[in-house]
Amino acid sequence: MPDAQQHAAIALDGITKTFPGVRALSDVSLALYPGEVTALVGENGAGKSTLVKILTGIYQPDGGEITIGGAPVSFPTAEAASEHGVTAIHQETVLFDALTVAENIFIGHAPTNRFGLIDWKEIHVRARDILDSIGARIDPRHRLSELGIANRHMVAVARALSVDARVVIMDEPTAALSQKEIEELYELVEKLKADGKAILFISHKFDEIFRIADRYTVFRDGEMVGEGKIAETDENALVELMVGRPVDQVFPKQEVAIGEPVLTVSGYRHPTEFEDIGFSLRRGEILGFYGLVGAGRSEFMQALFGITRPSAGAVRIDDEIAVIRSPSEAVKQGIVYVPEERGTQGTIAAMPIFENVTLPSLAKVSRRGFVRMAEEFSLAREYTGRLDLRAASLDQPVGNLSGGNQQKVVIAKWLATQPKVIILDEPTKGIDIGSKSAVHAFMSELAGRGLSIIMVSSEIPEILGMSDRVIVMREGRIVAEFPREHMSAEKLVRAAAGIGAAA
Ligand SMILES: Nc1ncnc2c1ncn2[C@@H]1O[C@H](COP(=O)(O)OP(=O)(O)OP(=O)(O)O)[C@@H](O)[C@H]1O
Repeated sequence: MPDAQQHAAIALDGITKTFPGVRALSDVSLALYPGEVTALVGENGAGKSTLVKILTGIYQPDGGEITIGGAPVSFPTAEAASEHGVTAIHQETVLFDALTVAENIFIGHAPTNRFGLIDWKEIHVRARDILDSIGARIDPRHRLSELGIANRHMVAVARALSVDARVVIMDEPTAALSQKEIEELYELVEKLKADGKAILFISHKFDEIFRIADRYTVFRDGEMVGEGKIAETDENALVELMVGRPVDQVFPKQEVAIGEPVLTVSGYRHPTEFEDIGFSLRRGEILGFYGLVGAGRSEFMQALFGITRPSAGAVRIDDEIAVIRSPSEAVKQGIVYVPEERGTQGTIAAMPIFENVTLPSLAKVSRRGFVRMAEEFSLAREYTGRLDLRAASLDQPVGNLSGGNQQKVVIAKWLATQPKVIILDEPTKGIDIGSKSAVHAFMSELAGRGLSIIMVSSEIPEILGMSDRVIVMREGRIVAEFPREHMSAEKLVRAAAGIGAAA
């Protein structure tokens, strides 16, 4: 055994995992060290989540060894992994409103006294200690229902740490957080490091990897293709390892002739979420919507798509008044919306990729009285291919795809309906850096063919790279608008935060 592995908090050696038709992990090794953050990077489908599931006892490896302090261990169940101090902080940890903070932290593994009864005094003391250790000022005796979102998140973290963790796994922990919460999470990571925990951090965001990781490990197609210290590498080198080739053009926007207005929105208002939204979108245009989390962008898009009802407002499509009272009316008028949360609602997990992609398009053609099966299938093949979908075959159930590849299926499915207007909410969230440029290139090409795109994004480089024009929202209102030639990161940030004079 290499010397370094002796110091590792946990080491995986020669791990292999195969699913029918897919070798998800092939002889991979990885060591995590106390007090250090190791970033695990790789394209969608590279095998990151599979490794996490092996480390947390959800999947069993087909071969290979896991050792702690040099001694072999096995995790036949999730409980076994947590008994060995391996824990994962999930966004979707289930918490119970009616229970107290301390009960939520220790539910399922409460300390007991020598009579086998739950030791309440001990529970409160330990809950207090854990909450203190992560800097959460929450009373363990309060009911969960009394807490706000940020504090609930802290309770979920405390719950993960209550198993006396030696290894903490964070799988894309900042994907759904606001900037302020992200900063708090980074502070928490620093505390965990100082506490000697070994942290495995999975992220598609390179800025955060370079900010908080000490080491990196790169997976490509189920193999470990590189590892080392963050201080001794740079972004280009990591991307090249991940993708297997240099990636230069991250935002390959084409110049597209912009046509006449396709969609004109005026006076859109909602009692609580947004007010007086008005703009028009032209043929071939990519219109960015920038703002902080909570600025009302998604809420407005949901109203425009007929998911919620505005209290006032009018829409014109191709200069005709349009009434949109439901998503199906929106689709009929040629408007589709790809929401940010695509995972659970966007696809039917047990259905093959093919059918998922053609589902809404088939409904459309059969309404017209005929089904152009072959045409729809070739469209599905083209669209999934153009979005860089990684799947063994299009007959595979969507539920077996990696998270990022499921996202691509949802985008392909709505693009394949060939709408006039597509609203993409955070189109590249969860999508790896190499595929990201494929998604962007395809968006740009479709705009060139006359599609009009509204792109809600919180990523400034994506907005700057892809938009012909950007609208900035803050507190439910449009506060600024910039054409491509006048956009800058500073102007966007200032307008979104309400600092200085808005344009
Ligand atoms: N339960 C399963 N059945 C069949 N194949 C699976 C299953 N789980 C994962 N796979 C396959 O294993 C491979 C690795 O997937 P994994 O989810 O580990 O990727 P990932 O690196 O986490 O991707 P992402 O960045 O998109 O989250 C993929 O080809 C995926 O389709």
